[in-house]
Amino acid sequence: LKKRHRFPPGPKGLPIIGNLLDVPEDYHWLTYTAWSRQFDSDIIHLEALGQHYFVISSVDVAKDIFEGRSQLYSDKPQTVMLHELTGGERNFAMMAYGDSWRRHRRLFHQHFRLQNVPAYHDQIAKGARNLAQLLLQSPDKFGRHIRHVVGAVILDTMYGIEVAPDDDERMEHLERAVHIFMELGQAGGFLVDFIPALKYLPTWFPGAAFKRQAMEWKPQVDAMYEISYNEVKDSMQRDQAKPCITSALLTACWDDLDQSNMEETLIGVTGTGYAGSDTSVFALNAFVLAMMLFPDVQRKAQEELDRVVGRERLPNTDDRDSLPYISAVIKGLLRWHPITPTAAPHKSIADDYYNGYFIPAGSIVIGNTWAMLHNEERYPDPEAFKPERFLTPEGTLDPHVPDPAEGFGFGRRICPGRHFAQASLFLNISNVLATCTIEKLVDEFGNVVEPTRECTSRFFWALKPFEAKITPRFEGVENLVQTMSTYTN
Ligand code: HEM
Repeated sequence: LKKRHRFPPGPKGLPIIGNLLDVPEDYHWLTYTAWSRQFDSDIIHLEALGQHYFVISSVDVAKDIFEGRSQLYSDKPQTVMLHELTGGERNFAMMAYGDSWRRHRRLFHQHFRLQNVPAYHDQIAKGARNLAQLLLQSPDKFGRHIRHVVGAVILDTMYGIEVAPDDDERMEHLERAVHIFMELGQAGGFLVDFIPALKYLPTWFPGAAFKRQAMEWKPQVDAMYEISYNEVKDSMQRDQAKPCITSALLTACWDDLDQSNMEETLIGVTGTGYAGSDTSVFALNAFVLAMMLFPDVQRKAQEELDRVVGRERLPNTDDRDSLPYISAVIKGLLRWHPITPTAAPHKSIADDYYNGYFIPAGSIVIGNTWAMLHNEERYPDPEAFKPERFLTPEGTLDPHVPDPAEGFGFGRRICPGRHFAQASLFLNISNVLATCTIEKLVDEFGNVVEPTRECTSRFFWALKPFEAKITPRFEGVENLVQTMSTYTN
């Protein structure tokens, strides 16, 4: 019986609340990594208010658990606030493992699998050129431009909607919904998630502020899911729909729309992809930061672009294989600054034993991506942003250096948008580097403004707004961008 309850090591918690107060609000992945070292274990155990948590800090254990035993570890924790009260149950990234999730994932995968992504290259390339153009026009608004371009590309591919150059109302829906998901991602932020019965409190009740908050949020989340979807559906009824993922899904499923939640599934599939793409916004901001902090990397990437692409045109997807340094910059970025440093927690569905340790059903199992990508043995000098580590001495991509794939999560829940994300990072990063120089800002007194690498969210490593100096890379670049913008890919 004793063996049954042998948990992996971990910090000793207080009675009843357990480790509730031990996990810091910010940068919890660093604390998890420190514990993993302190207890000399790749899997550690925490407990809070009776809930068991397991944090995995090595690729081998993550593979054993999330891939080897994927039938047990592919569920997701459900919270009252997110799933029931705020309309987040449509987000299939947070959906319980089962038939509904499987249906969502299958439909999403049909459109985002590797072989399908080339269908979106033109739209992504158009966006990348637009980004270069906007950066040259008003460089100080780079954060806004990144958000605009990423949002515009996903709206175009997903819903066939072309957004106005000035911020479109739809962009606001996306931004608000993502903000809400981020707030909701602050696990433990709402008492109702620990005491679900509180959801029955009347809205006016003094302790029911969470309910009023949910009432404010739900219509905003619903708008993100429904408005663009309904537009496509309406235009299909008028035979005016543009080709896009939503119209393809609707065409394939039209006759079954009122059966077995099909319409809800389509709204969930399209809206989750729409919201999921926001991670690319965080990654591109981290890219700007990396270029400011590591000017040598930027210079080498630009040398490669000059050598391979020249200054008469802009890079396109066909150049990808001839630009190994740029590919290494992207790998380096996803490793050095993982956007989801603890991926997204999974949940176990049955009792299990791992290496003699007990993992009870219902445990929350967190893959500590940050620890895996900053492991000294896999990546010596892990804090350095060194794309060279992914290259052979001859400058080609080195197949022996592990790809930072853990940045996209684990097992059956691994990010199904990752091929799209990679294509988008390649086109945006190569086009920005081809056209702009990114540096730290120097203020009016000649002082260098050091950027912050601080995080705004608990779940994502999204950066706080920072300033950068972005200038045209060579004379005539504006004209080149202008000409290339009318010609895609
Ligand atoms: C750099 C960009 C991106 C990063 C770092 C990223 C990362 C992740 C991570 C860590 C997960 C959770 C995996 C897990 O639970 O183990 C995830 C899930 C997901 N991502 Fe991404 N993602 C990115 C871009 C995208 C894009 C562009 C899309 C849509 C086009 C997308 C759509 C999704 C969806 C639908 C899920 C839910 C999968 C499921 O639960 O079955 N992601 N992503």
